[in-house]
Amino acid sequence: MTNHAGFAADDAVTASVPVQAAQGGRHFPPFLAPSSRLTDCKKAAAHVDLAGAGGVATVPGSWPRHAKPVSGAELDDWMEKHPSALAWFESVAAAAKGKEIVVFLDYDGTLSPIVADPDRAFMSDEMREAVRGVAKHFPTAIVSGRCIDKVFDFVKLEELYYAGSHGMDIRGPTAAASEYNHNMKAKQGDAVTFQPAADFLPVIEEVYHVLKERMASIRGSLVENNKFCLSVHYRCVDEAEWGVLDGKVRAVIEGYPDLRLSKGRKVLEIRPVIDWDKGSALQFLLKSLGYEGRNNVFPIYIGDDRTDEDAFKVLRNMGQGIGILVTKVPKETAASYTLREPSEVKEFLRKLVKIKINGDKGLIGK
Ligand SMILES: O=P(O)(O)OC[C@H]1O[C@H](O[C@H]2O[C@H](CO)[C@@H](O)[C@H](O)[C@H]2O)[C@H](O)[C@@H](O)[C@@H]1O
Repeated sequence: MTNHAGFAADDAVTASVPVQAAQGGRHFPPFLAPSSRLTDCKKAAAHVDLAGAGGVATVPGSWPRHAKPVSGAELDDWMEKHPSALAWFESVAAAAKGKEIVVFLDYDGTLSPIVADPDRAFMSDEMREAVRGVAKHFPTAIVSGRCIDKVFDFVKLEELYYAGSHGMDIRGPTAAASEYNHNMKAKQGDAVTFQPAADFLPVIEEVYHVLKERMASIRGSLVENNKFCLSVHYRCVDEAEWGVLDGKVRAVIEGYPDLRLSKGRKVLEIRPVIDWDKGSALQFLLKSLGYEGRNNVFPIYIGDDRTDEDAFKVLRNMGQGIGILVTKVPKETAASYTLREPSEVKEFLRKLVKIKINGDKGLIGK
């Protein structure tokens, strides 16, 4: 059976958690206290995530019944390798100095907190203003597992680029928003569109209906149609049923060799077997924006999900820009920096705007 690893404590839903100020390089509290897993979704929805109270690593190859404690030394080591992008903002700004910043933002868990109901993963007005502010100064893209229409309904900003369905559906700003196009190649309604998995639409639609029918007997499950990919949510499924759900989904996918299965945050993702991911979308967008082969570009990609790792790896390989993982617990990642939660992402975006407006003076004060 395929690996189910990767349920970290920060898979818990969040209610507005107070921002914990970044202190120096060390940002994670030293002791773990695995929060009791709430399988009742109503309780979970009201549960304030306290996972930040301790670092938890998951046991590879199993459902996450047992969390493995992470020692203080391990946390220190991890934080040294992946420091807070807020605490180390001056280093980020120094690396970006004189370069053209391009911003890539994942949606769920990055711009909006993780909540029990995927249809209610709203971003705050303050976050929207922060993203709007960034997009005024830097080319900005949302890169999400959601279908474009859904993520646009949440974000509601026309001036952005959108790469939905894990990067398989790419759309540029509309003509009306062309004033935000900065120095990009695509101007005046010359919108970028790209759908590398278009041939898979019929099979995705077929599997969506099959999965809906198979999941009907599993209370709390939810099948989400993300156009070029599907999500089977089990956040609200009783933990005792997770194995059954997994088996049923795998049994369906076995009949479709053109599709593959991966795991996100309490969600099984089904997508076409094509050589395209969020990393490819990042590269495609940089090229469309006229940045290919230029060494004066500084892409910043912020995301919380495993699928964001593909983009982090692309940046590592390019040796340009930075990846920032949003997490409260140590995880294996190709990102160079971390932020703990969406409120810190908002703070980081505001700071980026300040250095654009004020130059080095933007580094001083809040
Ligand atoms: O790439 P992303 O924008 O991060 O999208 C990844 C998946 O996010 C959504 O699911 C996750 O967020 C939900 C709302 O907070 C939560 O209920 C769920 O448990 C998470 O897995 C979205 O619903 C999926 O379709 C995306 O693939």
